[in-house]
Amino acid sequence: MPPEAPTDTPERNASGDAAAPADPAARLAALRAEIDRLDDLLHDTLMLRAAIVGELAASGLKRGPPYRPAREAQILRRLLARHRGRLPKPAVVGMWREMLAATVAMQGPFAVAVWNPEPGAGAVALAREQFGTVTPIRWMRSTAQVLHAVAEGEAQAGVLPLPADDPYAEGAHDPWWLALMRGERPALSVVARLPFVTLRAEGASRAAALVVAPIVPEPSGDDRSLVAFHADEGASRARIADRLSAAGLGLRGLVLHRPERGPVACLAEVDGLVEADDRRLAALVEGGAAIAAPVVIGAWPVPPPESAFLPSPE
Ligand SMILES: O=C(O)C(=O)C[C@]1(C(=O)O)C=C[C@@H](O)C=C1
Repeated sequence: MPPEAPTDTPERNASGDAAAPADPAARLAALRAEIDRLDDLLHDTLMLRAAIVGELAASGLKRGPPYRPAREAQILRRLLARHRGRLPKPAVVGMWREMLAATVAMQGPFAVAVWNPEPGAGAVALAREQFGTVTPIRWMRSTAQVLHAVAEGEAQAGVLPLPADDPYAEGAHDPWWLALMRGERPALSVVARLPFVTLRAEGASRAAALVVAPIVPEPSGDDRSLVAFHADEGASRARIADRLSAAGLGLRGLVLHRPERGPVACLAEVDGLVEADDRRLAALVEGGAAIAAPVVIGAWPVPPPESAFLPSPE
């Protein structure tokens, strides 16, 4: 139930009509008194919410790590859809992000390892935006160090660059996703995509990143998955894309890593939450030669489009 709505007293009538005190100083004081009252209400609600999270954590009903990106996305999408009025939606999400990071930290150690090869790389700013003021952020020079830190429990989540087609181009990064594909980090999955707030403020980081954590991705209602597999050396991008479509996988993006010789490592971003035993993975292999050993290396809740952060009509 929402907190009790403010009652209409003459003191809180902000529109300046006959019910408001005529004296401007008295009116200003009355409005500030009302803001103080609402701050208390908000603060009481926050403390109550934190106590309920504590109860949830102590209940033993939740299995696995505290951090649940799918649940967080559901909470934020719901609030975005119901939001009205002049308070900007990105600010509402920013406040909740701060709170959600804190309620994760309430439930156990929570530090984030972030790929940061050089000062000023966008991933650190994205991590701070996502994981709030209190979360320790550990800068790592290589993607391998990030994966190592999360796999060893030195950090509970890792922030890595978006996979790209030409990882050896100048300024690009290494294909870290190969380690997940080869099963070298069996406990880790990709679980989120940053930023969640896709409407970027002036000066905000334009980078995008993926989050890995020791969590089995959960459905949020609107998800994308990463399916990694091998394709024959000679297979073209178009052929691989056709095979994915024929298997019933809605292709959103395809990254290819061509070693000097041997099969091409492929990473497909596809619609929905694909589970390890999904029939479509078998169909992908059965469709003929060329494709082998598909594995799901993670999934994330789709961040709302920019339009979801624009003001709602009154
Ligand atoms: O729902 C949970 O599992 C919680 O721990 C609660 C909560 C929250 O504050 O709403 C906290 C952390 C999770 O990442 C998701 C949600």
